[in-house]
Amino acid sequence: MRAVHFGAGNIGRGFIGALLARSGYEVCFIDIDETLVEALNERRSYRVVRVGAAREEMQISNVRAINSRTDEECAVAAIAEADLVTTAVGANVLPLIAGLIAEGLRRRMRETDRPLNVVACENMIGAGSLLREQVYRHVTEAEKERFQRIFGFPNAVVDCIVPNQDGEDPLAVAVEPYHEWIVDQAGILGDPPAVKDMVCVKELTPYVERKLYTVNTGHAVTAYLGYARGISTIQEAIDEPSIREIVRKALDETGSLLVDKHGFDPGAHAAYIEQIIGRFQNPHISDDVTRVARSPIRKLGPKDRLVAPARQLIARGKRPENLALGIAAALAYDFDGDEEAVRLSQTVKRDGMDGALCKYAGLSREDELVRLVLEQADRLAALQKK
Ligand SMILES: NC(=O)c1ccc[n+]([C@@H]2O[C@H](COP(=O)([O-])OP(=O)(O)OC[C@H]3O[C@@H](n4cnc5c(N)ncnc54)[C@H](O)[C@@H]3O)[C@@H](O)[C@H]2O)c1
Ligand SMILES: O=P(O)(O)OC[C@@H](O)[C@@H](O)[C@H](O)[C@H](O)CO
Repeated sequence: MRAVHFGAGNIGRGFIGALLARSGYEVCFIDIDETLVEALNERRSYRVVRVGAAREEMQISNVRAINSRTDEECAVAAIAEADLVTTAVGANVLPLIAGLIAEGLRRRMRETDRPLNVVACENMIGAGSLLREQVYRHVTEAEKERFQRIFGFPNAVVDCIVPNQDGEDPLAVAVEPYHEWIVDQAGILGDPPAVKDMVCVKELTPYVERKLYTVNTGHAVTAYLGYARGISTIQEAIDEPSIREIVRKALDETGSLLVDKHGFDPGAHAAYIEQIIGRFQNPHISDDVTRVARSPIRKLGPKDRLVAPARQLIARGKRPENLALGIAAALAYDFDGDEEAVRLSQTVKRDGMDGALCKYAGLSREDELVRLVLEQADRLAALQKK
């Protein structure tokens, strides 16, 4: 079995590629980072270490890589011959790889009608649907009809914290032991992919929202408040009692939405929240605040981890003050090594927090959420001074 995986980065090598290889696939990574591509082709294997209460080391073998910038033809051929295609490149990058995927699928279609699934594993609701839409921009109407019959783009949710790696080995990855990969059964064409630990479900929305509005909301609030306090890692930030209290309250807010909307058991959900806070505290991992805070414009988007749950809570008559504080902290995120943070802080300086929310979060100045965020600015300033 052959798998093509776009993105040989943290989660690509540390979780998805590792799981595919351990399930018996030959894994071909497609990336644009020449250092990673060269090292993968030279060694054909790399080390993944699960670090938690126990330590588990795995050697991942039967891997290779293609640089799609310099060797597009090879990338197209690899997609055409694959039994499964997956991605973890960042939601913003999906439109940039769609043309190449379309070309590979077109080539494959000339040889066979056997179904193939392309699973986008990005942190966003509906990443599979977005990728399908982007791929379809590169095909004709006649091709589209066949594409629809042969190629599945199921939505999926992936959860495993993989920090930036700072060891000498460019391929070795340290990951947390917790992992989850859930795929929407309805979007799969043909047989479900045979991947160890991958679960297919009939109704994905509760799982995606539970993960995005708990793990990623909590992570984002921790990162933006940590940055506001001059803290550099998630572990240090969550160990700060005032930050932990706000994160817990923000997760109680999203938790009330999730329980109400999807019928999760309140006790089980409270335990899920505690488990996640424990994952942020993992003392064996050092996760940079700037990794988790990255791309603040994406994270402030109307369908993303902060604004989407806050708006839904307001529509249900609630006042999500702690989420609003997290949003205020995101608006204050001005790390100069992050292109989106630079653009965001220029907008905030020019148009105010409310102007930035109108521009990036799809809100209007009269929105209750905008009022709530502006109200939290004093609380943020007090935290920054501590
Ligand atoms: N790291 C995590 O904890 C984690 C967990 C779950 C989901 N995710 C999601 O997975 C995705 C990747 O995250 P990451 O942390 O691994 O990021 P990363 O930056 O470590 O990896 C992304 C990789 O994609 C490559 N890439 C960028 N543009 C490309 C292109 N045009 N073609 C091919 N490759 C390209 C980069 O060179 C890099 O190697 C994101 O959507 C993220 O939200 C991450
Ligand atoms: O990848 P992002 O930028 O959407 O979010 C940053 C982190 O919250 C994220 O990568 C988590 O580590 C991951 O989603 C855990 O499963």
